[in-house]
Amino acid sequence: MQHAIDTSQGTAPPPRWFARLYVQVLLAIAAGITVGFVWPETGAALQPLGDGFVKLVKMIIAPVIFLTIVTGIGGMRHAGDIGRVAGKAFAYFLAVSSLALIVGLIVANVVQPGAGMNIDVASLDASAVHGYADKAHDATIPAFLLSVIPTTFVSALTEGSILQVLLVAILFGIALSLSGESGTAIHRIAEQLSEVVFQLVAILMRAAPVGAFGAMAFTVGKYGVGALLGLGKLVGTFYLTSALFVVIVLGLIARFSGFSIFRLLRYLRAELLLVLGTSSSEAALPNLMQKLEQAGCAKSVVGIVVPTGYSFNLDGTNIYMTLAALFIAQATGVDLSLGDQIALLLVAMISSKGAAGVTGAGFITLAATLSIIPTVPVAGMALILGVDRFMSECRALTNCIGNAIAAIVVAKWEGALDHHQLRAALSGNADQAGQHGGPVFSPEEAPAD
Ligand SMILES: O=C(O)C[C@H](O)C(=O)O
Repeated sequence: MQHAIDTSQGTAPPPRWFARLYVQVLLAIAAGITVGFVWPETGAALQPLGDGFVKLVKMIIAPVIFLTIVTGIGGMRHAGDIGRVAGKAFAYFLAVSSLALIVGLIVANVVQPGAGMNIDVASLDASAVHGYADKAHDATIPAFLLSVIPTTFVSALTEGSILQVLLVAILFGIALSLSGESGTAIHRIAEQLSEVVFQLVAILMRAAPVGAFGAMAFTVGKYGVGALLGLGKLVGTFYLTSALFVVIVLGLIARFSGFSIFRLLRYLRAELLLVLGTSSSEAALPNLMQKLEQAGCAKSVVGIVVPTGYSFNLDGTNIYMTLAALFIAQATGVDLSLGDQIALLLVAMISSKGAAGVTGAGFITLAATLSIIPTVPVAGMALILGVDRFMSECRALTNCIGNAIAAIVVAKWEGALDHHQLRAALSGNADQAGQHGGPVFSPEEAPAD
């Protein structure tokens, strides 16, 4: 099935460097930083550009997930296959995202980013973080499970909850595969619709440089790089820990699965720059799903693993949760025993599930976690509010990379990974990759070595 522009004719001349989307996004990020730095007020006023782009992508996420799952499930022999893929995905999510929480905890104990700050909690403006905890998803497991069931079939597609879309898509896909001839006819229509929707994604991505420019100008203009100076140790520790997590933990997982993390990062460079620019991993979700398919992962696996991963496998958010919680404790002079830290870990393991890939989601999830455990003062979050947007970028990047790896690994476990296609895609051989369709954005986006 073709998703985007057909490259099979192969007659188009190679694109000029400035026509490549990742180059445009990179330049837009640099321009945004410059504007935000030199003219902070103008930069802050450019927020609607970034928000508008993220809204454009969010508007298309429900159809992308719905159609990917519905068309993907058609390729599965029976409903048990779905349960098995979901089971493997959850085993992976639990192991890796718990590891991310533990890594954040260990690093915070070793580096002690908040030590010696001696902040009096009473002196902090608690109203600045007031309300964040309430915005989080329901913290109890039954309430959370109930929230996954939409009010109506249609509201799942209109209300923007990824897990609700996933649920109705899986049920609809199963029903379709059991419906004989009419199911086959509708499946064919879904495939055609999917092509159109991905064509729409390609059109929307033309606005990505504008979105990345506006979002970056806003971040630097509103929060100022100066804010980073006081909390540089925390932000630096978070970036370094996340980078090491990606290279070492995810890198080893990739290595054992037979591919190089660096090649994958290169293959996904346009998506990652988009995530960096907008500080939202969801901004790249449709493209990520398509590119994973083009790299040889079965559509059904991508359709199940990536959207669930965006709620249950947020490695960057998890590293941030324990690291930031301990930072606040250290900065406000709260001594956390090993038991307190284990309690924090356990609560975070549950409360981090069902978070989202939108900017600020990690901050909200942390507020919800701290409001459950009495030891670390929620008011202490006022300390990190000013630099949170800078940490949001790193959370989003790590989350996105973590979900890409998860999809490839689960596809491999499932025997649903075309290794030849993966190798071809990661080595930049666009002709051998992409049996599932053309490149994500346009021919120029195919990685070239
Ligand atoms: O986008 C994400 O994945 C996370 C988000 O940016 C956040 O701020 O927590």
